[in-house]
Amino acid sequence: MSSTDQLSASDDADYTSNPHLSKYPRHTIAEGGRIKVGVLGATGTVGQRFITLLAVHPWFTIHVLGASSRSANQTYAKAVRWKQTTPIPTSVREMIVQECLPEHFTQCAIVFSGLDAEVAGDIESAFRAADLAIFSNAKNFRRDAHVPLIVPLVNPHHFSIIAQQRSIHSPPLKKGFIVTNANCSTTGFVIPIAALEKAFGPIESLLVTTMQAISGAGYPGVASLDILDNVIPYIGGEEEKIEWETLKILGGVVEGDDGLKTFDMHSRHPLRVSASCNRVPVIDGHTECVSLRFAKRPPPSPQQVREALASFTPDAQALGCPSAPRHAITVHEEPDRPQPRLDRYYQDGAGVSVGRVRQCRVLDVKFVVLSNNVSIGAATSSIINAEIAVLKGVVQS
Ligand SMILES: NC(=O)C1=CN([C@@H]2O[C@H](COP(=O)(O)OP(=O)(O)OC[C@H]3O[C@@H](n4cnc5c(N)ncnc54)[C@H](OP(=O)(O)O)[C@@H]3O)[C@@H](O)[C@H]2O)C=CC1
Ligand SMILES: N[C@@H](CC(=O)OP(=O)(O)O)C(=O)O
Repeated sequence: MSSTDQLSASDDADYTSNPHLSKYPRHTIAEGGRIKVGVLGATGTVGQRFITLLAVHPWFTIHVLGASSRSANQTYAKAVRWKQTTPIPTSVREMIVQECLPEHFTQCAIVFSGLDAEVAGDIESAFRAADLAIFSNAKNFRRDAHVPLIVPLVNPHHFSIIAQQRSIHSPPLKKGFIVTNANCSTTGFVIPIAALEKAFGPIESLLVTTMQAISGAGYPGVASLDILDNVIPYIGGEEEKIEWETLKILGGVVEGDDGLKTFDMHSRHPLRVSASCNRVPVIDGHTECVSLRFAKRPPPSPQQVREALASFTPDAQALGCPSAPRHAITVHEEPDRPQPRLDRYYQDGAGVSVGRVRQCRVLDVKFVVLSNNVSIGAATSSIINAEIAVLKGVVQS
C-alpha cells in the first residue's frame, strides 16, 4: 500500500495504526484519521473554493474557519455571501466563524489562506510565529527570499527552502512556515511553459496577453457598470507580478556565498517576459495568448510543441497527490478552443487547456491557454501544495 493510500478516506485510518499520521501530534488528527486544517479568508471568493474542495478531501478535514471581525462569531452560512453553484457543505454551515487569531487554529496541522492582501501580511506572519504551517494565496510573501512561490505542477522542489525559513526565523521555528502560490495569471501560463522547457530547454522571450475573469478581483470586485459591455486594459500591479514571478518559479534553488540557499532568478534566465493584462466580462477563467522564442535553434515545430504539452506529467501526479489533475494539460485541435465557458472545469478546474498552437512569425510559436483562476489559479494550487508537503514530510516533520 502506498503512503497515499494510507491517508485515503476509504481506508479506515486511525492515529495509532497509520504510520504516516503517527508523525502528527494527536490533537491535529480528527476522528477517522483526517488531518485538521483551517481556512483564513473563508468567506471570500478563494475561501469558498477552498471550502468546496476541502469538504470532500480524502486527507484533510475543515476544523476552523477565519474571516474579518465583520463575519466573526456568526455561523458560516450567515456570514458568507455564497457564490458557488453547489450548496454550502453541511459540515461547515453551522460552524462559527472565528477572528484570524492563531489561538483559534492551534489544532490545525495546516492553515490555508485566502486573505485579502491588505491584511494577509500581518496575519500570516503572526500565524507563522505561532509555529503554524501556512499555504497562502496572497501576494505579500511571494517576493520573500526565504518563502517559496510554488506552482505545484511546476516547481515543488522549491520546498527545499523551508528548513532554512524555519531556522532563520527569530526565534527559530519547529513546524511553522509560509508557502505561497502564484498570481492566477502567472499560474495559468507557467504550466505549459514548464512543460516546454522540460522538453526543449530554456525559453528566451515570452509575450503574454491576458483576458482575466471578474472573479479574479474578489467580491464584489469590479463594478458592473465598468465591466459589462466592456474590456478594461489595466489591472494594477498585475503585469509586474507576472513578469517577476515567472523568473522565481522557473529558476532553481542554489547555495549563495554565505552558505544560505537562495532562489536563482538571474543566471539561469536569459528569459525576458512581457505581459499585457486586461479584465474582460467573463465570470471565471483566465484566457491568455502566449508567443515565445526558444533558445534552441532550430526551434521545435508546432506539432512537437503540441506533443510535449499533451504528454507533460508533473511530479505532483507521480507523487500521488489526490488533487493533482490526471492530465495537467489538454491540447485542443479545434480552431476555436479553449473557451472559458466550455473549458474552465477541465479536471475540476485543476488542469489547463491549450489550443491554437501555431507558428509565430515574430518569435517561434504561439498558443492560447485557459486556466480556472479560482481553482488551479488559487485554492486548488494551495491544496496540492499542502498534499506535496504532507508526502514530502515538510508538514509536522
Ligand atoms: N480571486 C482569485 O482568482 C485570486 C485571488 N488571489 C488572492 O487570494 C486572496 C483572496 O482573494 P479573494 O478571495 O478574491 O478576495 P475576497 O475579497 O473575495 O475575500 C477576502 C477575504 O479576506 C477576509 N478579510 C478581509 N479583511 C479582513 C480582515 N481585516 N481580517 C481578517 N480577514 C479579512 C474577508 O473576510 P470578510 O468576508 O469577513 O470580509 C474574506 O474572507 C487575495 O490576496 C487575492 O489577491 C490569488 C489568486 C487568484
Ligand atoms: N489580480 C488577479 C487576482 C489576484 O488576486 O492576484 P494576486 O494574488 O497576485 O494579487 C486578478 O485580478 O485576476
